[in-house]
Amino acid sequence: MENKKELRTWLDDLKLDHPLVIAGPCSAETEEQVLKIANELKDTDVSYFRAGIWKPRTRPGMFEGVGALGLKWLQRVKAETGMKIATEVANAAHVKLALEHDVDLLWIGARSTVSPFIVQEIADALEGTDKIVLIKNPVNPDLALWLGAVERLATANIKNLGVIHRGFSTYEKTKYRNNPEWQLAIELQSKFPDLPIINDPSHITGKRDMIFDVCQTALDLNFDGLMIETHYDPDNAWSDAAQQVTPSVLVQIMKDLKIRKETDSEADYLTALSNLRAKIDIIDNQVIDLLGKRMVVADGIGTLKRQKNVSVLQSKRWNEILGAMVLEGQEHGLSEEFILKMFKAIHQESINHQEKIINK
Ligand SMILES: C=C(O[C@@H]1C=C(C(=O)O)C=C[C@H]1O)C(=O)O
Repeated sequence: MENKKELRTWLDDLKLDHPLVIAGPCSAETEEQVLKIANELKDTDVSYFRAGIWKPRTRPGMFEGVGALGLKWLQRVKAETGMKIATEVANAAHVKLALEHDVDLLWIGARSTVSPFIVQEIADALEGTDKIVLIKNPVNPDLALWLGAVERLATANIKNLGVIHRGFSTYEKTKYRNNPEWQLAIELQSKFPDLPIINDPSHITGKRDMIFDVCQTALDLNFDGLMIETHYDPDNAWSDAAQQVTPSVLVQIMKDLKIRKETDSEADYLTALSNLRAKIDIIDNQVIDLLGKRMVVADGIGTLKRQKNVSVLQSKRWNEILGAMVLEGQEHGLSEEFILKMFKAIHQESINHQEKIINK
């Protein structure tokens, strides 16, 4: 698949003067609940009303969705509020029912994107559709798998495509429910700048009070829209209670978000920017130069170790370096997370160099 301008036609055609907003409850619970939330959202920035009908849950025995019945409720939402409607599909049977009920936007969930079999089944069932189809990132941070799913849908002649960034599962507990790994979304945007990308702060954070900041970061990274789970009584929601916000909080979030443009053509701005970027270029070259010098010294240590038959990894020394560099980083306003990531990468490169020398 190649990037092309037409990828964003469906989004441009909406002619929005704000990011695309998809909102509604995590799960459709009752007809009253769905319609009450929809009525509270209808005069806001929300273009698409979402509700989960079939819910893939981590463990059995939890609420697994109301099923096809909920699609009728979504149709009532469309008729009564004028909002378009959206839901998740996870197999060909879901697709058939969603299309029969004229769902306008379908998304493929993170747990489906991991399986090329399921994605292909959904792509076949949707073949040639003019509905909008969005693909959530797979649960694991694998850009090729994510793009592979997009490609399967594109090959099935589905034109109105986009992706949803909902973060990635991690073994280690972090402050997020699903780690955003922003770099992956950035890489996707640099490969497919015209493929609409929507952020899902609800699933990234898992906590409503962190949603605003994630939305702002997403917009600062040129995301095209937001999908935010919304419920009139979040604490009593039947699923994902901690991450849903009320319609009025959603309105406030949209009001408070700063929407920035991609660039500015004013001459003074462009001059100041290019002066600063010239400085960055010089510093980046110095960084590479220093890293290269460091590796030459590590090579020397590798030669010594080879002579004395000493192993490459020296944990004690390495822990001392990490500890000292975290402190040094603090002095320079650099986060512990960054220092650890950077020095672990340097250490690995140093090990690779020494491995070559020691095993020559
Ligand atoms: C360079 C060495 O080898 C390895 C690489 C290190 C580094 O790049 O700083 C530190 C400890 C070792 O695990 C060393 O033993 O000092």
